[in-house]
Amino acid sequence: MLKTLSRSYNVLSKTLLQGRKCEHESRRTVWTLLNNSFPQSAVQRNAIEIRNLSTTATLCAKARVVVKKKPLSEKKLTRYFIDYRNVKLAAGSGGRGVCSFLSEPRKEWGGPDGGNGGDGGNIIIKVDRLMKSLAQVVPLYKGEDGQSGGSKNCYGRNGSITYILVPIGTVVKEEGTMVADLSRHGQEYLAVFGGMGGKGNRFFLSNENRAPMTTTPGIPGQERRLQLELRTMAHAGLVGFPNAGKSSLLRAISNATPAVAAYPFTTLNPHVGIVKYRDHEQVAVADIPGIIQGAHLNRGLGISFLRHIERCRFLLFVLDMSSPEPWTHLEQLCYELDQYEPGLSKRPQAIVANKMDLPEARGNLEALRSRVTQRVIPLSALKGHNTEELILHLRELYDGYDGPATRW
Ligand SMILES: Nc1nc2c(ncn2[C@@H]2O[C@H](COP(=O)(O)OP(=O)(O)OP(=O)(O)O)[C@@H](O)[C@H]2O)c(=O)[nH]1
Ligand SMILES: [Mg+2]
Repeated sequence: MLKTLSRSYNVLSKTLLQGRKCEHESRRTVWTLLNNSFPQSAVQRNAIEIRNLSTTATLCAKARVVVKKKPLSEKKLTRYFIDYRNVKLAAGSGGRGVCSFLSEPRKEWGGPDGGNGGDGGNIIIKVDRLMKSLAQVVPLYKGEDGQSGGSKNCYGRNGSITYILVPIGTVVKEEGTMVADLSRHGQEYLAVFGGMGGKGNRFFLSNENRAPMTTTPGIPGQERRLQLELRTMAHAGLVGFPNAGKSSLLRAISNATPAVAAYPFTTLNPHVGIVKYRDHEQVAVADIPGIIQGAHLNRGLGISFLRHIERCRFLLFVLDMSSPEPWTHLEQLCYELDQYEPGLSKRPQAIVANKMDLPEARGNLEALRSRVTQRVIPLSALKGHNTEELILHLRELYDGYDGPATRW
């Protein structure tokens, strides 16, 4: 009978899946069939009803449409890309010491046995290469407090360490002064110390005082206000006006896929792409959001992104050659960089003359070459023309770099 029941159920499920229209009809037909053939108890009927509604049935599961997650738009991604955080840290306080006396059969006056409290937990800022921004860092961290001591000389447990995970390239500052530069995976900075645990009365036992009642409370943990700043770490930085084609260029030479569109400020946060060479050497190139005249006065996206250029060993100025007098853009870019940090525009560099596929660009190339001393690489990021010259020059800059080594 059970076999027939389950067969009927399968027929019902299949009919249900054929379409909503016939659902009611088919259900009634199968029910009549079932009722006529097998008079059942109410419990059995309920069981069938419940199974019909179950979405875990294999047939239903197959019919279910898997809703795919939409890729996040650049605008939404920006919300998750946080490169600055103000945090308040309070380490755990020490547990208090305890006053207690041992008293057991035949040992009524066993003496003091109050244990010490545990130490408060420290807070450590730790670099994790899987972290991409400071979005997960919250404004307040409280370390774990140490446990109070116990009787029978039991010491309290120490508070466990609280880790704040940050991405590679995070700088820790206190009142504007840099206190730590975290640039290697796994690197740690002990930000605040937990308070020491208090002493139990056993600690105060001496020849003079055989029954001390003194205990001390735990010491409160250290407190600090710190600023965390993320500075993108890449060998080369693409610097240019909005719409110059920086993101298109990064797409053309590396594995990165930043958004490209024909409106200014498409890129709202830095992207890092890796250029791979045959000898397995890898050069990281960062696409920095567009800089405009007055960026150091907080125009456009402001200076917040200039800090990402600070760590680049060399700069690639990307110019839109189809715009009139592109060399004026170069002067303005250098001016903005120097306003942020004097001498920043003097780093080893090259000029990428982009959009050379457009007819108005050709006339500007010679004029640009006659005005600048740096190497000019004409190319078209959109069409992928002459990107090899840039890739090779990037390697020359990388190999010829003799400044301070960037720590990774
Ligand atoms: N014809 C031509 N168009 C290009 C070239 N490179 C980029 N473009 C176009 O220029 C527009 C801007 O390109 P993006 O790569 O988004 O420019 P961007 O410098 O990253 O701009 P922001 O992110 O706003 O700073 C897009 O419409 C690209 O298709 C090129 O070599 N030739
Ligand atoms: Mg861009």
